[in-house]
Amino acid sequence: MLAGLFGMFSSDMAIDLGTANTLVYVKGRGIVLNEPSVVAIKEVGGKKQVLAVGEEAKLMLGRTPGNIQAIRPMRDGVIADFEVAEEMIKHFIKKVHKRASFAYPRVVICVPSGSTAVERKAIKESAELAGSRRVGLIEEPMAAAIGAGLPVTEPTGSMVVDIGGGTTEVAVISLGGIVYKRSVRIGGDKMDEAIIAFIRRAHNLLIGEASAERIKKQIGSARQPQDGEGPHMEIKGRDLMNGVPKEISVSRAQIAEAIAEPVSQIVEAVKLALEATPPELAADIVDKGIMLTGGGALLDSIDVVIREATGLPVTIAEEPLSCVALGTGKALEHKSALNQLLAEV
Ligand SMILES: Nc1ncnc2c1ncn2[C@@H]1O[C@H](COP(=O)(O)OP(=O)(O)OP(=O)(O)O)[C@@H](O)[C@H]1O
Repeated sequence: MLAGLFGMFSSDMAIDLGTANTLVYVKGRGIVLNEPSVVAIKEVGGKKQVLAVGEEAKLMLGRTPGNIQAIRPMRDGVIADFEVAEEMIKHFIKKVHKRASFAYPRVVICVPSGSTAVERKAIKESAELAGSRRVGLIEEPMAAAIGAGLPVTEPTGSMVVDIGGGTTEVAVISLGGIVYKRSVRIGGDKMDEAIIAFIRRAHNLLIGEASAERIKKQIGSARQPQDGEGPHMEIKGRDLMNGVPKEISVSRAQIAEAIAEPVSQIVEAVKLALEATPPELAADIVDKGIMLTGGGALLDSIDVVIREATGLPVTIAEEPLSCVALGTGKALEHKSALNQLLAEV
């Protein structure tokens, strides 16, 4: 009863708890928060203290002194550090609800379709401990498809490929249900790791995660440039030979080569999904093509590479980074649709 009373003061919300970014959608208001999934923790006398969360904490990544740690609690699309994840969810819920003491919202959270029952339970418990009244889960590709405006409830097959930081989710959806799904733990993070490894190997230079991500966004590409080496970028790091800071120049051609492996694994996942799609739905996909969502959809030429590998039309969603949050939010607005979707998780 008490929870119900508190519920009157709260607004229901949808959370896209991503490996890279967390987005919060509040019923009737839309997306109200979009911050990196990073928490900075300070150790004081053996006790952990939250120093910063989100944008502020991301700036600290790789730049912290001994007693401070900037942590990404989500790895590969699931919670890697429960305690810190809970703090992060708590912080974001509080930030959204100005009157935190009255906030007992009903929360819907997206989970990767490949997450195990144990991982789903952990996410649910973290949100409950963070102060949610009732927690529902929705599968990420379904949310992404709704957010991208695909006709998920119609008797026609729609294919969505959500390329996130930790996972790539491929799903075929029809009549409000997921007919086929495939989740691989390959995404933007693996590309960043590949860039770090390449620069270390080829230039003896050590760079951090944040620099690798910047390089990927600025000059990364899913295929070799058509005209020579493509654009260049200056990057700074630590020389492994003599330990001093150094600056080098890398080209799009080099970065495309560095991330070729994770890109081909994403393409492979799409091809395997197509092979496993029932014929009637496959026929629908031939007509309508594939919808790309998630931040990875913004990688230069990823649509071209998937189009060439499958021979199908490929569309990039309008707001790839917000699709999952928008879709979860839309489901939250339509309670009957939500109940149907939640029942499947
Ligand atoms: N312009 C860009 N080019 C290439 N990659 C990008 C671009 N913009 C964002 N990304 C990458 O997209 C990823 C984040 O995407 P998104 O926010 O959809 O993932 P997430 O929801 O946090 O992760 P997951 O779905 O795995 O939990 C990061 O790896 C980021 O580097």
